[in-house]
This record gives sequence, structure tokens and C-alpha cells, in this order.
Amino acid sequence: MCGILGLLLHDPTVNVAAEIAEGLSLLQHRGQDACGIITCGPKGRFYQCKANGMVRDIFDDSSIARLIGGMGVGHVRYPTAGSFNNAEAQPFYVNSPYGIVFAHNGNLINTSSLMQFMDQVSHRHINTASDSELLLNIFADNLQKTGKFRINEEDIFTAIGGVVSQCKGAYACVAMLAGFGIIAFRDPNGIRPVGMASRKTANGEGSDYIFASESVVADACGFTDWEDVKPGEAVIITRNGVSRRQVSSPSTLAPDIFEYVYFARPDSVIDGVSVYRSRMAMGDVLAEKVKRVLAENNLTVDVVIPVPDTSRVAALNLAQRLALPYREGFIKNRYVGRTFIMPGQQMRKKNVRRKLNAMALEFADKNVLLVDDSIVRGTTSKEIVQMAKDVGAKKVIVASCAPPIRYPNVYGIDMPSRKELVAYGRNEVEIAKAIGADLVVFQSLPDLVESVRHLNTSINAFDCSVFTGDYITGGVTEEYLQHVEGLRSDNNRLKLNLDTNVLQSDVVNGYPNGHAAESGPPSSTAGLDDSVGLHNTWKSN
Ligand SMILES: O=P(O)(O)OC[C@H]1O[C@H](OP(=O)(O)OP(=O)(O)O)[C@H](O)[C@@H]1O
Ligand SMILES: NC(=O)CC[C@H](N)C(=O)O
Ligand SMILES: [Mg+2]
Repeated sequence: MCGILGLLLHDPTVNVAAEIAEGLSLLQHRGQDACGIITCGPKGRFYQCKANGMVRDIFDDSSIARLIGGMGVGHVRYPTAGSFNNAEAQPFYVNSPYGIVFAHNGNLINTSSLMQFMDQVSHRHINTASDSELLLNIFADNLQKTGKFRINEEDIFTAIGGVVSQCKGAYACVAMLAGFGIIAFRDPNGIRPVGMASRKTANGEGSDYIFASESVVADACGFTDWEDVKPGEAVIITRNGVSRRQVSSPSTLAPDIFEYVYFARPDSVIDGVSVYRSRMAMGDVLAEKVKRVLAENNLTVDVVIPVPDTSRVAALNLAQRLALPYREGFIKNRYVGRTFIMPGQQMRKKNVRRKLNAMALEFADKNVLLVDDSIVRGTTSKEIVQMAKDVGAKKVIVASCAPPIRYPNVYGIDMPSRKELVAYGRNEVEIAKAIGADLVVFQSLPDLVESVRHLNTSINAFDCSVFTGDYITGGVTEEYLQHVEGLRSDNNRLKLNLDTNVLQSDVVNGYPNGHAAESGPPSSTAGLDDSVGLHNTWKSN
């Protein structure tokens, strides 16, 4: 998952970068690996700062001060294609036509044929393994086809229509054209979120506009009238106003249900559904199932304990429903981020222990019910069950607000390999054994769907592919899944990272093996970027 953001201020003389950095910090939970901002200043000049690292590490007063201009695009990255190399940090830039900046959340599923098209038909060079760079170039190619000296809104809608007909998969995108404006569009199923909001300027004479993955950014930055970009819709914002157009038909909204389970912040509203309310409902319905399963197994529970952070909301409701005490038995180290989106199993495993500490006084001699939002690889549950037992829990029961995850995600969540999923090839008894629990209780899929859908009954479908293996876009064959598995399983990815490091650092930064990332701007970078009119603010990581 990634976070995307676009901001256009009514007054072009006010710099936008500080506010974009602020907004990106509110999207940090969507991607912790890399982040970046590109702004557009006088004469359509772009200024960029992007690198591997968290928002607070990459952006400080001096890097922000160098990002000039009243409109810009930002991104936080959780890699789901390509590598972890900082050359794949977003936003991406391409000079032709018109100067385009691009940020993407999601994942394409037809990259091989698009790459072939780029090579054989468009003759455009793609310099990284990122599907987002590819998507940008498909967009650029479609803009090029208009053949105009100066482009207008109609041309942009036509170009995005072309992108949508060529690209398969999940994509919520924010783009910026030099000296023109900012643009957002969403795939025909609206799998990934993006919305927009506005804010009157202090003198009331005009409006600032924001695009963001989640409404929390708009709330916190003082924007109102949040509206989702519709599936298959494109929105263009210039200083003359807002234009919207449905560029794909048919378009059927089918957001990824995992946004509600885990990814989004609870205080966001996505496609008209409060994430917070949906998690409360997940806890309520799960309580009924837990009650039934406990009775079937002749078990009783003394205390309900959430697994911080995401499951807290659901766990509290579940405890209330069952009239059981709710206790914060695991204390979270607030300085450790989300473990699921960390790269590599070793790092994830180590960080569960760094992040959570079990308080014996809540566990000793008790039957405890641990509630989590989901069990994916089982990294978290395996560790916390052991921790609970280490501090004296009698019986440990684990309840998950989501059903067992047995299929890979191909739309922008990094779970590419079936073998890494703890529920793959296991029934519930075997899953309990694998994570060391006495019993495990999973939410049913209909209950999960209803927890979200009852908050907006106009949504007729969700992408639930990780639970069912039915991929909403179609076109995901067993052969494709095996291809992705081969490319991105934990082991194979390490290899990919090493391979791409050399190529990208050589070509882009003029330094072998990513030295640029350690030692600041190599002189050749300045030369390269001057030639494309892009001003870099490099940060080490
Ligand atoms: O079975 P796993 O592979 O461990 O994945 C599932 C766990 O990972 C996530 O937590 P994470 O620490 O990422 O974030 P959180 O603090 O928002 O709960 C999620 O909330 C589950 O706890
Ligand atoms: N999680 C995402 O949305 C990632 C976007 C893109 N596929 C990348 O890997 O950079
Ligand atoms: Mg968690």
C-alpha cells in the first residue's frame, strides 16, 4: 500500500511543500519505506526531494525550504513491485510531453505486456522495475498522442481514457503537469482509495484543493467537502477550477476490503464508509461467533486483550458484546512502526518483540482472548501467543476480525506468496497449532463484508481476493500468480534488490551500489537533473 497526495494552492506564491510533508506524515501508516515530494514553481520548474526513509527522516526545514512552488505531489511508499531501491521512491518524473510528475498507489497486473508495448511501440525507456514508472510512461505516451503544442482538459481526459483501457490492475494516481495543474484518477473498480477536498483561502477569494489517499489528511489540514474520486473517473484541478469526467465505462466500485480491515486509519472515511465504524461492527459480529465457538469447545474467557494498534477498536466492541473485561495487556512501543509492511521476515519478526511487551499482571493464570484484525503470515500471532504464555496465561485463544487469508494479493499489498501465508493449506485447528494457540476463531467472509457494507449499501462489491482467490479485475491466472510468487517471495526479492541496485545506481546516480544514498548528491546527478529541469534536494538515509 502507498499513500498519495496532491495539493494546489490558490496563491501560487505560497510554497506548498511544508503542508504536503505534514499530509504525508498522516499517511505514513500506508508506507514506511520511502517518501518524496515534487513541487512546481515559477516557469513550471519542478523541485524534488525523495529517498528511502520515513517522512520525519527525509523532510526537515532545509529540504522543505528548497521545494519551491504553490502546487505539488507527495508519496509514501510500501513497495509491491520492483525493489526497495531508492531510485523507485516516488513521485516519478518524465520530461516529455509537457513535464509530468506522477504518484501511484496499487499494482498493475499486466506489466509484461505493457513493458513490451513501451519497448516495441512507444520506444520509451523504463529505468526501474517499478510498475509506477511504467504507468507514468503509459500516461505520457497517451498525452503524446494528442500531438498538441499546448494541452487542455479534454486532451487529458482522452489520455487517461487511454491509460485505463491499457492498464489492468489497481491504481489510484495523482499527477501534476508543469505549470498546468494536478490530476487524480482511479481504476474502474476503485480498488485503491483517493479523494479530494477544498478549503477557502483566508480572504475568501479563492480555494485551495487537495487530493489524498485518505480523508484524514483533509480533516487535519483544514479542508472540507471530502469526496471520493469515483472508479474510472479523472479529476483535473487548475487555478481556474475543477473538471471531472468518467473516463471508463463500465465502472463498478469494488474497493479492497483489506483497507477497512487493516490499512486505512480508523479516522478516515473511504467510499462513504467510516473505517472506525466498520471496525466496531467487525468486533460486534465477531463476538457472536466467538461466543458460539467457545461454547462448542467448553471454554471460558477471563479477559479480552487487543493486539495494538489496529485491532483496538474491534476488540473493545467485542469485549463489550461479551460483557468481558477489556485490558491493554500488550504495551506498544510508540516508536516502532507497522511490522506487517516491513520488508523481510527477519525484520518483521524481530520488530514484533521490539514493538509489543506483555504485562504479566493481565495474563497470569487467566484464559485470554487476543483479538487481532487479521492473521496473515502469522508473524505477529506466533510471537504474541508465546509472549502471553511466557507471562503465565493459562489458555490463549486468538480471534481474527478477518477470515483466513489463503490467496496472494496482486493489487498493492505485499503478500505475493501463498507459502508465506499461515492459513495456506491449513484448516483452523492446524492454524491454531502453527501459531501455538489453544483455539483460533476467524470472522466469516459474509460477516466481514456486512460489517463494511451496512455503512454504505450502495457498494455492491468488494475485492475480497485474499480470502476467496476471486480477483475482481479478472486476468489473474495461476500462471500469473506463480510468476509473481517467483519474483516477489521473501527469498527471491532479496536477490532482485541486489540486482537492481547496481543498475539503478549506475545509470541514475552515477555511483555504483547505491553510494549516492549514503553520501548525498554525486556531482553527475546535478548534471543529469539540470538537463531535465529537475532540482533535486537529496537526503541521505
Ligand atoms: O500475521 P501477520 O503477518 O503478522 O500480519 C498481521 C498483523 O500485522 C498487522 O500489524 P502491524 O504491526 O503491521 O500494524 P498495527 O500496529 O497497525 O496493528 C496487523 O494488524 C496484524 O497484527
Ligand atoms: N503499495 C503500493 O501502492 C506500491 C506502488 C507501486 N506498485 C510500488 O511498488 O512502488
Ligand atoms: Mg497489528
